[in-house]
Amino acid sequence: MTSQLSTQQCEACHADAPKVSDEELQELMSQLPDWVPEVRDGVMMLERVYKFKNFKQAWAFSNQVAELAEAEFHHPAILLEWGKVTVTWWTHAIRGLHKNDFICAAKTDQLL
Ligand SMILES: C[C@H](O)[C@H](O)[C@H]1CNC2=NC(N)=NC(=O)C2=N1
Repeated sequence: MTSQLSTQQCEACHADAPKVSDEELQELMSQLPDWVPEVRDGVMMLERVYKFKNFKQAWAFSNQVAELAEAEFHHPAILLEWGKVTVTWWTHAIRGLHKNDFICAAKTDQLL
């Protein structure tokens, strides 16, 4: 099912774009078993921690995520640490989760 999400394209999102509903959230999360919803400062986000053997591999992956973000013009938070990359997706314009965030999370998993 994730392949379905990862083959979709992000749409340009604007301030009055719809947040995902609770039902959509449940359905979409079931397609992204390695991701967790987090709420920070009232903003719901999707987050996954990727583990690597060293800093260089983590760094290379974080660069791929950055390329993906530019290609989709939808940008995550990327925390790069030794052997770890934490990727967090949310939509700034609506201070919450949009379908785009799930598409980008699925595309992020495809980078591995
Ligand atoms: C100006 C505004 O930041 C842009 O339209 C895009 C850039 N990338 C973005 N990325 C994310 N995650 N959310 C946005 O609302 C967003 N907006």
